[in-house]
Amino acid sequence: MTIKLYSHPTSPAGRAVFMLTEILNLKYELIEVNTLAGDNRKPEYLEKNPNHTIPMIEDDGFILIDSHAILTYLVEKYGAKQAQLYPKDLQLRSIVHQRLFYDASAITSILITIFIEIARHNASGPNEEQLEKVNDVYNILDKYLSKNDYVAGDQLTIADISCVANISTLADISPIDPKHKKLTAWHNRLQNEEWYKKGNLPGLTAISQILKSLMEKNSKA
Ligand SMILES: N[C@@H](CCC(=O)N[C@@H](CS)C(=O)NCC(=O)O)C(=O)O
Repeated sequence: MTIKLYSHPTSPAGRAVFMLTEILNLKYELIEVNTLAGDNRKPEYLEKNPNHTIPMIEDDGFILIDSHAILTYLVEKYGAKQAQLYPKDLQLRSIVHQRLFYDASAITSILITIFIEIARHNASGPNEEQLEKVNDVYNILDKYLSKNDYVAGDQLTIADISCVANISTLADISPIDPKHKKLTAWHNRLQNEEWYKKGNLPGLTAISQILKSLMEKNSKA
């Protein structure tokens, strides 16, 4: 049975799942959920997902929400040939978890805060405090990358896929300072991957345009 993916190209969390499906060459049926139009608050959606978030998958009746949980599930179930994306070794896997939880908490939180301020509260861009938090995220990722080419070790894992979906969106609002050399190199490297170009770039371009025009409008108000 084909997996149903409830998502939207502009969602960073959704784009992480799109990128993974590109790497795994996984077929799915996309059901577009437009959160700005309130599709995620409809009773039939809330019945499946009380968190009212995208992405969500439905795999032969099994429902799973949260991009981080979905990434681990999809690699475990469909990624036998790309098992290094979610290492079996306990310590390597634990580092992947730590990076995923950092992404799910700190990185997601600052991105959502900035987005809500711009989209709903007429901010013309991130304020000083928010920029400091973004800079802290960039510093921390730069440290994670100081010894290895990828955020959780010397190979690409789902932690990179998850982080780059958020970081590419943040970098558009608050560019990565070249002083973050390792982070800049990692970001540039991933941007050249086919799975990034297909899974992340179209939605990233769309949300960037939306954010830029909102920031422009808000700065004139
Ligand atoms: N931790 C969640 C975050 C998902 C999330 O916040 N998605 C946003 C779109 S990027 C959303 O659905 N927002 C609508 C809402 O929360 O009502 C994940 O990784 O899936």
